[in-house]
Amino acid sequence: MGTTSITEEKEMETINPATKEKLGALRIINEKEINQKIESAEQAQKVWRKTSAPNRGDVLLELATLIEQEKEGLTQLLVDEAGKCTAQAAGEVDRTTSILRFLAGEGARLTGTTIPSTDINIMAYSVQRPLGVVGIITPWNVPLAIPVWKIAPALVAGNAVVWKPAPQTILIAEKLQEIFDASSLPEGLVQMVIAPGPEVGKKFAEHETIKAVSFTGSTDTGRIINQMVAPRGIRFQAEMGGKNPFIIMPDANLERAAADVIAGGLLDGGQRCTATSRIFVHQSVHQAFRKELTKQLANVRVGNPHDALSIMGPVVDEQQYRTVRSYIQSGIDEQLDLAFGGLPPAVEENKGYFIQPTLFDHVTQESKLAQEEIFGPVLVMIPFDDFDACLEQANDIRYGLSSSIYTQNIDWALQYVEEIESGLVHINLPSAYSEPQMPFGGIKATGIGGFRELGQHAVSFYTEWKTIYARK
Ligand SMILES: NC(=O)C1=CN([C@@H]2O[C@H](COP(=O)(O)OP(=O)(O)OC[C@H]3O[C@@H](n4cnc5c(N)ncnc54)[C@H](OP(=O)(O)O)[C@@H]3O)[C@@H](O)[C@H]2O)C=CC1
Ligand SMILES: O=C(O)CCC(=O)C(=O)O
Repeated sequence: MGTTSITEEKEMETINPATKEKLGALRIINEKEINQKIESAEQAQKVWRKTSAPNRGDVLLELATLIEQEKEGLTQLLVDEAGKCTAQAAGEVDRTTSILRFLAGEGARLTGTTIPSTDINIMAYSVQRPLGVVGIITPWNVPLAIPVWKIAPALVAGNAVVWKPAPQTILIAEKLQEIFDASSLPEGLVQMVIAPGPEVGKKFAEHETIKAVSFTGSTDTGRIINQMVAPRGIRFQAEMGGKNPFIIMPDANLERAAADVIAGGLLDGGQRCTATSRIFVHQSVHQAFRKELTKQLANVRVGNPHDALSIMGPVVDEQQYRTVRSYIQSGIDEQLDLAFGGLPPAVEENKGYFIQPTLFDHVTQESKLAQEEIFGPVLVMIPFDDFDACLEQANDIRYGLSSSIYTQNIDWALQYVEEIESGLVHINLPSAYSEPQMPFGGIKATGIGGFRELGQHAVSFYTEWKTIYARK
């Protein structure tokens, strides 16, 4: 990604991270144009809010069908622009349509309450109403499903959306915007903004028409936006970093646990906030598990994401490539026990941003690799003796998004459910596992705002309550 000037105008470029070739470019819009988009969205919302909520849900169903019809093209773009392997890219398209189909039903379920008044002549009830125009800021790692899981609940609740996608995946965003434009949504209801994040953040913070902002990305950026929007007191929701623990108890099925460390930790090259990154393994099975995991890691083929045999493609761009390599270098400098992978020479000029999976063993809690979100295919393993101490260590982290335990013992499983500090909790499942009908989100430095995404709860962020008292 980069900006270049063409005559007077500036462009945002996007590349294929597997080849470093330029894929395309979109014009960066100026402040006046951002204002126009916000104002057009406001006009479109006046029409949309008068469409009944179940009918708004029908349009989400239409969007699901349109996305399904474009599945091949969208899959191709997710491979080319985000570096996802074909199966994972196709999975993201399917997941996106499932999210739309689930959230479509929320139109018919946009319930209020009717509560008996103390006065027999008074009827008291409450309804959920849209906020107006909302700002949405999304990352590059799940560039189709995340925008949709924010935009769909906003729309079904009756709002308009001004959406700022990540610069690394603007062609996917453009394709999604084309699908919104081709649907029966009122013209201008969803407005994509191609402009630098800080400028859009400032605009969302200052423009009176923007009534709420939803963000997914890094914790640092989420906190900056939170500060920016605070003076106007508007609603803000952020889903941010993770450093997710994966606990292996003495009775765990080690083969399955190793496969799920790979499924959860290396999916999309570990570029997921839900990625497994800290493996706590009981001393009694440590050696056996290390053997099993390194055996399975050797079968993880990293390469051309179009190749059906590849399990991991490149990381998304040069910045991410440098960041992940610098973490691996830091593990080597700390003289950690390198159990798999490592740091091969940097790729040649014309090759893509590929990084082999890397596993460091016997990592201590103080290590930078055990504390910071790497957002790449780097796993750390921490052997433990005592389960209580392990849970304490697992919680001794600023983040709280996801976690997993592998055990058949109900007491251990329930103790973990009770004590683990994370918004998503898995027993014998990968940390990245989630379903659209269940709430999604984290605690501690992972989440701001207390609202959850996905599930029925997703709509709450985009509505406000109106309480009505009517005398007969
Ligand atoms: N937990 C998660 O889901 C994600 C975590 N990350 C983490 O963040 C690191 C850096 O990645 P990066 O892409 O820079 O992540 P950011 O969090 O900085 O960016 C995410 C989105 O926010 C936008 N943005 C950035 N600054 C502002 C701002 N001040 N106001 C409004 N919007 C803003 C970005 O646009 P623009 O780039 O144009 O500024 C992008 O669309 C990664 O290495 C990873 O650790 C990244 C993506 C997702
Ligand atoms: O795709 C998901 O389920 C989680 C989203 C995610 O990984 C992220 O926001 O980084």
